[in-house]
Parts: sequence; C-alpha cells; structure tokens
Amino acid sequence: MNNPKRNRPNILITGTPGTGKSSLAESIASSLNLNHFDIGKLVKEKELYEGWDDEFQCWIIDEDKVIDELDPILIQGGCVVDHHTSEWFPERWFDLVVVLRADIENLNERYEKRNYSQIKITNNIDCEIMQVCLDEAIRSYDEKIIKEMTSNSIEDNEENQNTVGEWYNNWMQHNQI
Ligand SMILES: Nc1ncnc2c1ncn2[C@@H]1O[C@H](COP(=O)(O)OP(=O)(O)OP(=O)(O)O)[C@@H](O)[C@H]1O
Repeated sequence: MNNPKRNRPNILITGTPGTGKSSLAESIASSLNLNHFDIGKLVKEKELYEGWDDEFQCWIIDEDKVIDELDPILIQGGCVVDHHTSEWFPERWFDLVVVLRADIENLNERYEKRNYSQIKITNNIDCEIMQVCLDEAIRSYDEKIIKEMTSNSIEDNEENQNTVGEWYNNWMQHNQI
C-alpha cells in the first residue's frame, strides 16, 4: 500500500543470494538518487547481529536492531533496500518489492566464483528451485506491489533497471505530496 506521507517511494529488492540484488540496487540507487541499504553490509558495519552462524558462515541478524536503525530513514522515503529475506521488514516501508530470479546454472557459476561451501550452494539452489523468496514476498506484501524479474544477464539487469525507473517516475507523478 502506498504511504501518502512520503515524498519519494521505498523499494525492496529481494531474491536468493547471488541473483543480483546488490548489483540492481546499486544501479537503481545511482540512477534515481536513492539511499541504498544492503542489509548484510549494514548488519556487519553497525554490529546489528545476535551472533555468528558457523554452519552457513554468516551473521545471525538482530531484526529489531535493524528495524530501529532504518525506520527513521525509511519513513522519509527515497530508499532502496536489498536482502534475501523480506518477511520481517515492516510492510509499510515499501511501495515496490522486486523479486529477482535466476537460472540454476547461472547461480551455480556465481557461487563457485565466490567459493561457497557445498552446503551453502545446495541450500541456495534449493531455495531458488522452491521459489522461497518469491513465496515469502507474496506472504508478506500486497501482491499488487510485487514484481518478479529475471536476472540472468547484463541485459536483464539493464531491463530491470529501466522497468524500476519507469515505475518510479509513475509513482512520483501520482503520489508525490
Ligand atoms: N543480471 C546479472 N547478470 C549476470 N551477472 C550478474 C547479474 N546480476 C549480478 N550478477 C553477478 O552475480 C554476482 C552476484 O551479484 P550480487 O552480489 O549483486 O547478488 P546478490 O543477490 O546481492 O547476492 P547476495 O545476496 O549474496 O549479496 C556478481 O558477481 C554480479 O556481478
């Protein structure tokens, strides 16, 4: 649901790790002059975690701390947030939720380049096959604001950037205070 109190919209980019969330979020942020928050990076920089997960080699996020940190910024609008989970963010934060999808072969290549462990690769590939991120977004946000986008190539990235740019201009025309 659009929030009439903000002058610029907020966008969430979600999807399985490696689908290209940060790449798309960075290009959108720079072309539309939005603040970009990569939740993984933010959690590390500001120590917004509860501990370390040895099995998956990642920080266990303290979700309340992240929400407290971002809420004053997000309520002003003009932000793009990227993260692989989506259900714990306040629904009111976002005007558009993009779910990126990529073919398994492409994801595998990207994980191998990152030297991911086999358990991490299998877990992420299973997530993509089972469309876990898409289902989570559908459970958590109004379907009208969700856009599923393919992210297999540089051309896809450019097309997705254009689609979001057009959506942004339309939002600004109809919702700006
Ligand atoms: N549309 C695309 N086509 C081809 N390669 C891409 C595309 N998007 C991203 N990549 C490449 O895939 C890798 C992962 O991209 P990126 O870090 O943006 O993904 P991510 O979804 O943010 O990952 P994570 O959730 O682990 O942070 C990078 O090497 C990036 O250059």
